[in-house]
Amino acid sequence: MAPPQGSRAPLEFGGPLGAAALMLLLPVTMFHLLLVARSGPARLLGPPPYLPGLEELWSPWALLLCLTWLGLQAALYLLPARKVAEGQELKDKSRLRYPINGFQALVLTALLVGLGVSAGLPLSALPEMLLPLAFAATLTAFIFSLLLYLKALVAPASALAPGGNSGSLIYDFFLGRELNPRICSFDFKYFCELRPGLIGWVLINLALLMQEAELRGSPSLAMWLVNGFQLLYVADALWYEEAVLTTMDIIHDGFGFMLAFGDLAWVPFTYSLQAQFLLYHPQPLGWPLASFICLINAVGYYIFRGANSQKNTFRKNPSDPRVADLETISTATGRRLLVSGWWGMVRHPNYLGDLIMALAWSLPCGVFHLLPYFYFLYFTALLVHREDRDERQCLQKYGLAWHEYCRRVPYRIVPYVY
Ligand SMILES: NC(=O)C1=CN([C@@H]2O[C@H](COP(=O)(O)OP(=O)(O)OC[C@H]3O[C@@H](n4cnc5c(N)ncnc54)[C@H](OP(=O)(O)O)[C@@H]3O)[C@@H](O)[C@H]2O)C=CC1
Ligand SMILES: CC(C)CCC[C@@H](C)[C@H]1CC=C2C3=C(CC[C@@]21C)[C@@]1(C)CC[C@H](O)C(C)(C)[C@@H]1CC3
Repeated sequence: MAPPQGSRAPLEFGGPLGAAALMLLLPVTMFHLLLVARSGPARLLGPPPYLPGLEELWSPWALLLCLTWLGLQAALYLLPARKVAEGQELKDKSRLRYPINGFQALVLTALLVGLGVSAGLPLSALPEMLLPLAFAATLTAFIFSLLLYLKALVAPASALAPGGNSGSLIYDFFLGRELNPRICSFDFKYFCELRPGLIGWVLINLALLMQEAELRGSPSLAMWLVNGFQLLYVADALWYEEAVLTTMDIIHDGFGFMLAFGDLAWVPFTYSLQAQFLLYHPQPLGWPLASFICLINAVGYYIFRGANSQKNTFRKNPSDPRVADLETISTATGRRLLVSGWWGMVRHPNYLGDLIMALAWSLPCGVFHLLPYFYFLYFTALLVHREDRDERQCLQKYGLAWHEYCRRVPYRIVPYVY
């Protein structure tokens, strides 16, 4: 199929071959992690303890549960919102509108789960179902991406993403062709990015904590820390939901297999790896070390939130008193770039904070296994690659002004290191 005119962007992720490899590698890695986390040696780099047969992966109940979960989150998305935000300006100069009710969805889900558990819902049985649930989520993501691909075939050219329209079926299926696929006002990408996967992640964590309590009398301190840190991260994302409208995923990337699988399967089933590991491999943790790990998480969160809020406040209103005194440089587009405050320290201070938190989430699992550090390692690779993609996009957008910013702020993520 010929790409629409004027939409040829340089291929990313290693082109069609890289996309095909990732489409295989990502689900395989996810199942490997799920299997290894419950095995005795829990070796990240070793072989899985066994290869599950289809009868262990496929369960109609798991698929039903997965679809019910999506249905519940979609219903909560459609509830009246406290605010409706406008997204960035699109190619055709219009702006889409987005409901801001993610935090409300989290609270309502917590209430429903609380009611369910007190009425006898066996939440602690969920960890036993992780394999079939992950399989069902992968299947759902695959079919969903296929439907999104077909929907994009009839979308107008102005609705297509800059990147996912190369003409290669595999590559475009992976990256996503349409920028903001919607049915009426229901925005699929925005919905998936923040709701089912993120809230599903904290629910899986909670189920693991409850199962640990059943097995050992009470949850361990390490399990409390992992649950607490990750709940804070998810609650923060939903509280500051509007900020997601300025992320690369919403502004630049199409909605294809990468994000559909990432949001619906990868996030809930691999980001809960530390809690999975702790259920099967309890780790002793004393209060002094726990306090130190809390401090690391707090420092990471402070940088992450400070940097993200500073940029969002500045982008929304540069004369806001909280950012009006910061030094900036002008660009030919009329938008300015911050060169002091968090964004004068490194070019991606928010990534630095996120990485520090990622480390704090692994430390409660001790230092004798590499497996719980998978998230930290994967996330470092993801952010380094993401930073590189963002730099290329900014260079294209801002040209000389971006070079000037790089001269003024030479480090990318870690001051004096990278
Ligand atoms: N947990 C997870 O799995 C993941 C988490 N994240 C997190 O998501 C958050 C968002 O990340 P992401 O979308 O990648 O990128 P950013 O939020 O860092 O956004 C990058 C954009 O910010 C603007 N910008 C860059 N420098 C400046 C500056 N000096 N002054 C003003 N604006 C600037 C540019 O856009 P413009 O100028 O057009 O506004 C640039 O394209 C991060 O905190 C990241 O850590 C990301 C990926 C995965
Ligand atoms: C594994 C694949 C190669 C890529 C999949 C990537 C996705 C899992 C991530 C891409 C960007 C994300 C963001 C968040 C979660 C992970 C994905 C979807 C985010 C919602 C997490 C919470 C943060 O506060 C945030 C800033 C809102 C994040 C936005 C980006």
